[in-house]
Amino acid sequence: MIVVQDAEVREREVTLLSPTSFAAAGGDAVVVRGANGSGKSTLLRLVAGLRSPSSGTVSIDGRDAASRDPRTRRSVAAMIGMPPLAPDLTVRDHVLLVATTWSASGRDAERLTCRVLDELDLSPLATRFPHELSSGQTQLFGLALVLARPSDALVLDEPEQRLDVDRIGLVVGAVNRRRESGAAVVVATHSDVLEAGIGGRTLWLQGAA
Ligand SMILES: Nc1ncnc2c1ncn2[C@@H]1O[C@H](COP(=O)(O)OP(=O)(O)OP(=O)(O)O)[C@@H](O)[C@H]1O
Repeated sequence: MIVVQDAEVREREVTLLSPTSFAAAGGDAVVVRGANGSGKSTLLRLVAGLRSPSSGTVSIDGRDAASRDPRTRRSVAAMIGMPPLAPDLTVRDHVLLVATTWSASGRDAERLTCRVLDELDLSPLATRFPHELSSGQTQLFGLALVLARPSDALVLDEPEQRLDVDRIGLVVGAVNRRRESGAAVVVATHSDVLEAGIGGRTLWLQGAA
């Protein structure tokens, strides 16, 4: 259960996020929308535990979202920008590395890697190196790294970036499968297609007053 209660973020005199509240239980999806600069990424960074609010609270299953507690860190998977990549590891190597870190066995990790690559139509690119991907393929690769680990809370910042409509459909399918498996999902987007496909509640951010 993600609970955001009156969370506000300020840096010196600047308001990055006006006071915002929402809750999302397992199986829920919250689609965060708003103009450029309205605070969507800032809100997602709070939920992902990458920073703490200046005031208000953000919790996951009753624990501070920014807690270093391994139970909290295990429960949140977030794609907010691209993670650093190793130039000499293939797409499959990267996904398997993440899956192996979190899986109970090597066989489970192999199975999960195949499933994630298949669901994002990345299997034909599995032996490519990161620099051999197009920008849209790189975006899907970033998503694969997040889907190859467990998550009670799945946090995605504009996962539709650089994707064609068919690939946005793949993202919708992958997100909804995690939701059906019981994850709470928070997605920031500028895409009507993604919003309609996920079909959760929409939270509109108005930006600083
Ligand atoms: N480190 C910072 N210091 C001061 N202001 C910042 C900082 N980081 C972001 N901001 C400001 O905070 C506001 C919210 O930024 P944020 O990235 O959360 O918006 P967003 O809704 O995700 O925008 P976009 O749709 O363009 O991705 C913006 O006005 C931005 O300029």
